[in-house]
Amino acid sequence: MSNPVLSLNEVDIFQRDTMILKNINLNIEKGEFVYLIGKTGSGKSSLMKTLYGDLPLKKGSGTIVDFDLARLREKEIPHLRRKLGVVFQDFKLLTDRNINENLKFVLKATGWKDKKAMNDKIEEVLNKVGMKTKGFKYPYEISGGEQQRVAIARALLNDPELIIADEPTGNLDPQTSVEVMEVLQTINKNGNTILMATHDYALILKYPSKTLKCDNGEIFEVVQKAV
Ligand SMILES: Nc1ncnc2c1ncn2[C@@H]1O[C@H](COP(=O)(O)OP(=O)(O)OP(=O)(O)O)[C@@H](O)[C@H]1O
Repeated sequence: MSNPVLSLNEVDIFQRDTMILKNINLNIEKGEFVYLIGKTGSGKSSLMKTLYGDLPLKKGSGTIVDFDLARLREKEIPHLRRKLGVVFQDFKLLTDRNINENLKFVLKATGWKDKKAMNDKIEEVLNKVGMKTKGFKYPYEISGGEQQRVAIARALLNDPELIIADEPTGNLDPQTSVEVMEVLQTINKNGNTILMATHDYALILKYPSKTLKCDNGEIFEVVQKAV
């Protein structure tokens, strides 16, 4: 347990010159499933953006999948993102092409060339999220829950060492949220490490796991009480 996937030491998170979170110390080990909770505006997205290189780490030190966040250079960001899988609330699928082509687009953009290897990988990730038979469909032909499952499949394409999911069930009804959560649980049980921001306490109760809370400019671990 000595080589965490993510480690932050005395980190402050900024939006421009405004400090959003202060003195964060946290470690995420390989295989963990960690929730990040907190009110709207408490800094969850700002923290996640810092982790995938969208905001600079200005104060403190941190490593993520072996990248040094404080020394991260612009040209390294694509390499960092290749080792992370990022999932957003609004899916962010390309609407002008079908599911297979959405996934192929990412593979090509990340350096894949061999056609058969790409097709095999696309089949593998769609299979993991229960969408193997839907690759020919366009995003507008499938439901929100299915779109999010495809977005999770897309995040898995480059075998990420950490999946960062920013409110992945935020646009989904409760039943569909559970279905998407089942997919995340399964891939976590198969070895993927996941950090997930959520507002959905029902999900946390149903799938209890380590929970970090952003509150009043700080992050601390909350211990779940039995209800
Ligand atoms: N691009 C930006 N420029 C300046 N300030 C910003 C920017 N984005 C967010 N903030 C501010 O940073 C603070 C934290 O916002 P953030 O989006 O990280 O919170 P959050 O916990 O993810 O909220 P939500 O649950 O609504 O997504 C808020 O006060 C917000 O107004």
